[in-house]
Amino acid sequence: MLKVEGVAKAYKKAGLFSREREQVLADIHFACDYGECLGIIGESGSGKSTLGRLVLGIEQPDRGSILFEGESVTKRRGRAGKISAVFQDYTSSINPFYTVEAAIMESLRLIGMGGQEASDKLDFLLDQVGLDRSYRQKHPHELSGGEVQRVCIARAVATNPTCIVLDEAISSLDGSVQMQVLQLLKQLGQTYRMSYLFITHDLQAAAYLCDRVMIVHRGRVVETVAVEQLKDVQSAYARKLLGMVML
Ligand SMILES: Nc1ncnc2c1ncn2[C@@H]1O[C@H](COP(=O)(O)OP(=O)(O)OP(=O)(O)O)[C@@H](O)[C@H]1O
Repeated sequence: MLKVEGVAKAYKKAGLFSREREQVLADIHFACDYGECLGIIGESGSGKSTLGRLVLGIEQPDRGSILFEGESVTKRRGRAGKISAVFQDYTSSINPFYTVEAAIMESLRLIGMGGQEASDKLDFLLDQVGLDRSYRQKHPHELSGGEVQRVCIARAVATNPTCIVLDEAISSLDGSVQMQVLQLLKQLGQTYRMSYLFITHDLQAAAYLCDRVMIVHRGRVVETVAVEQLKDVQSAYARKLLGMVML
């Protein structure tokens, strides 16, 4: 379904006159199948979010290709709504002037849905993420962090996507709320048979949600393992990362 081959990305280094470029991703290869949850793990600055933006087609790689159902992700028209995203910063993910209803309707319009059909679907989506209809008219500032993230998830699911990129989607939430949102994601993933690219530095969350985990270090894939085999990782970096969690 998703095939990433030989992807590289560099950014210009900070500084007005700097000509140097920082190689953020180098020769990344991986695939993600229908219904699979692939965790992308690595420490801060390892290039995880950059990879997420490339998969979403927000930015283009310098080299390599990213194919979604056989087509380049940069061809937006073909994949409208098929790849969605939920980001970490839920406080800015929803326009503060939008109600919950307006935020989700925006996604439904993307797939050409309107009128009563869209209104019914909106109630259905709210129900699925555990919010009742009274939330329709609320604004983001009237919601808790967990509730806003539930709205973001409803909005991402609204287009019936094949794949959702979850970029540190639970990282800003409190511990117990993190677990609730993880459970919600797991249940929705199974119901809709969606794939997730779960970008995180939280190995335990990845172990809960994912089928496989890809460990990224300094812009390279160090190792990819099935979650059941996480304890048997081979590379020194992966062992170090795991060791930090097991302490
Ligand atoms: N648009 C940009 N312009 C210049 N440099 C960038 C840009 N985006 C990211 N970088 C740099 O690329 C590197 C990787 O950033 P990225 O956000 O992909 O890492 P990350 O693994 O997601 O980190 P974190 O877990 O902290 O979010 C960092 O050094 C960052 O400063």
